Amino acid sequence: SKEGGGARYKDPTRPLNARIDDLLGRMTLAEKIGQMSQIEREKATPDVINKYFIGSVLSGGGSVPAANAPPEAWVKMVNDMQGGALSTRLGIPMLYGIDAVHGHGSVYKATIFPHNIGLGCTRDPELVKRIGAAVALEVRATGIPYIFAPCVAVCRDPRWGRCYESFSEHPELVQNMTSIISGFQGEIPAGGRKGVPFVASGGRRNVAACAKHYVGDGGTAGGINANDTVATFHELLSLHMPPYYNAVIRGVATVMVSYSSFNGVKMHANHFLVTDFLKKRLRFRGFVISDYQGLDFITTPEHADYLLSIKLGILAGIDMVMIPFNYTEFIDDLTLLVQNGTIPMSRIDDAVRRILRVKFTMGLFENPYADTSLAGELGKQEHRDLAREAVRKSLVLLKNGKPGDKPLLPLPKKAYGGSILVAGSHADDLGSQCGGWTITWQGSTGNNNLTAGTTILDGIKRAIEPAGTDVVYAGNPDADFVQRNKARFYYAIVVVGEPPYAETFGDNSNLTIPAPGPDVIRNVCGSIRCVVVIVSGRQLVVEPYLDAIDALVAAWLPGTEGQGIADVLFGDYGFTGKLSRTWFRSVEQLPMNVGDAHYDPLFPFGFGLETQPSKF
Ligand SMILES: O=[N+]([O-])c1ccc(O[C@@H]2O[C@@H](CO)[C@H](O)[C@H](S[C@@H]3O[C@H](CO)[C@@H](O)[C@H](O)[C@H]3O)[C@@H]2O)cc1
Repeated sequence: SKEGGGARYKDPTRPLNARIDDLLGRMTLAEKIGQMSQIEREKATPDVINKYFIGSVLSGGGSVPAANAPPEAWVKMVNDMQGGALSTRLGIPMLYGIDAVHGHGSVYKATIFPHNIGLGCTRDPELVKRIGAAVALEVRATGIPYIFAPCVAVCRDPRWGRCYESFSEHPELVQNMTSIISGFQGEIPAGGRKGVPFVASGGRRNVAACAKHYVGDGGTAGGINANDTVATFHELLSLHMPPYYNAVIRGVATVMVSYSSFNGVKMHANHFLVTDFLKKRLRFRGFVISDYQGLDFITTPEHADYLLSIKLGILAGIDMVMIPFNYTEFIDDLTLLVQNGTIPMSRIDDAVRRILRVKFTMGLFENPYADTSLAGELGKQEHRDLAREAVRKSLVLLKNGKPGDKPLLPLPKKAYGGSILVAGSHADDLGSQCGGWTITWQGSTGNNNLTAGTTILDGIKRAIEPAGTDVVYAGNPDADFVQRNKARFYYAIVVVGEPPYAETFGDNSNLTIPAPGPDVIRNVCGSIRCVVVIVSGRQLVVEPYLDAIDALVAAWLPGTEGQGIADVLFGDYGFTGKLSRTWFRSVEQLPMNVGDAHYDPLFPFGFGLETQPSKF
């Protein structure tokens, strides 16, 4: 029977804690454990959600209702699942989560913003907050109220495959960029309580956020993904913990635990850091969520002893488990561990209390269903313009003219009867300029129907063809092509870089520019004045080519609004970006970060040449 009826917890005028206490007091163990369970979209039928009292569903990387699904299809999917949750005895709404780590990346035609490494180079917390607000609208356009962002990792080694998800190697810069949380969730009202979960629930134009991955994910040995962060407690607190202070003060609703370990102890089993430090010392009042199969990976091999994994993870202080597939096994095992006294009910109640606090605070009980009223926010031109501004401000100018030469940038839009050459694979590749976590988990190369956006080449053409300049594109010009044609080219723009990747697939110990990039640089820049634009998730080896290059620009992973690069190359805007990371000379130096006793970079943290907008 539906006891929820006129119960106090359903009354939004009652105090938050009274609602939580009333509801918690009515819940069976099965209902409590259901709230702690997050399952994958493909398992989440309304019947499963109803039968197991499932509290949360996620889309893992690339998990979509259909290829190129429009907002309406997402809204329908989420609402159907919600119907399953609301038809349970107590009618507790389920919370749908997704990775929106550089815009609503899984969704076709969403605006894709620069990845965090580029946002760090803008040095503009206000811009990044505006990006958060725009992303929240695009996520809500699809009926989703919760995102697994921002990643507040302090990446200390660019060999890490996730370094592009980190705003910087410098904890203070990452702290400043936590302004994105206030964009996602809304700003805590003046006089409002700091340090407690806050999601502006009024207009339903905000989303609950998730600071990840707690803690030290960016400090693993050799930058190996999900590996061991060996450091003193003082180093952990001074390098990797600071962004969590800011996230908690800004009212972040959730924190996700890292796959990595701290001095050999898996973070997913780390009671001292999750409970004693985050929950007690920092007084974090939202809920702690595991990473995807994070409990399974407590043991080696993973899932070798799931009962042990659950015991260690839940006792460490994890409140919600991103299972995501074997939910019956998880529910049965956790039930057993509570019934045999291994896990006290007080721990379960703490977890559920935190989950309910977030759901009540964000207004999910009052507004459990999505609607399509915000569908027009997805990929809205205003958001694309904001992304284009972010691209402009993220670019870092590392060289501008050879010694004794006048600066090459800004480039003239007129080629005075000649042509300009655009070369390199990454000039005309929307997928590569977006990087990982785009439509699919790993992202993909190419343009074909990936999503809606503007390649760097498109942007260049739009900028200078109206001035009568002829643009020639050659993805991989050989020396013969260049020799035969060099006289006709006034200058060349060479765009090279990395293919898309995510996580372990991006772990890389040599960090060389992938072939045929170096050959394109040598072939073109050896004969024609050139600016090289590097599209990558991190710094790469460039010193061997530097003398041959007239100008060098780091563009990182700019996303769908590639015309932001032409805006600055041709002087509509000046270069203002500053390195968010040290640019090494060789990988033998790594890890090497600003503040290190021995610091011999090719370009130091904070470096970036500037240009003035040109009038013509
Ligand atoms: O411990 N380990 O070595 C390990 C290695 C690979 C794993 O494999 C796993 O399989 C992938 C299958 O899709 C998952 O995406 C996750 S990634 C995960 O997904 C979340 C939800 O999308 C994001 O919010 C997180 O930020 C991200 O870290 C992981 O890589 C799992 C564990």
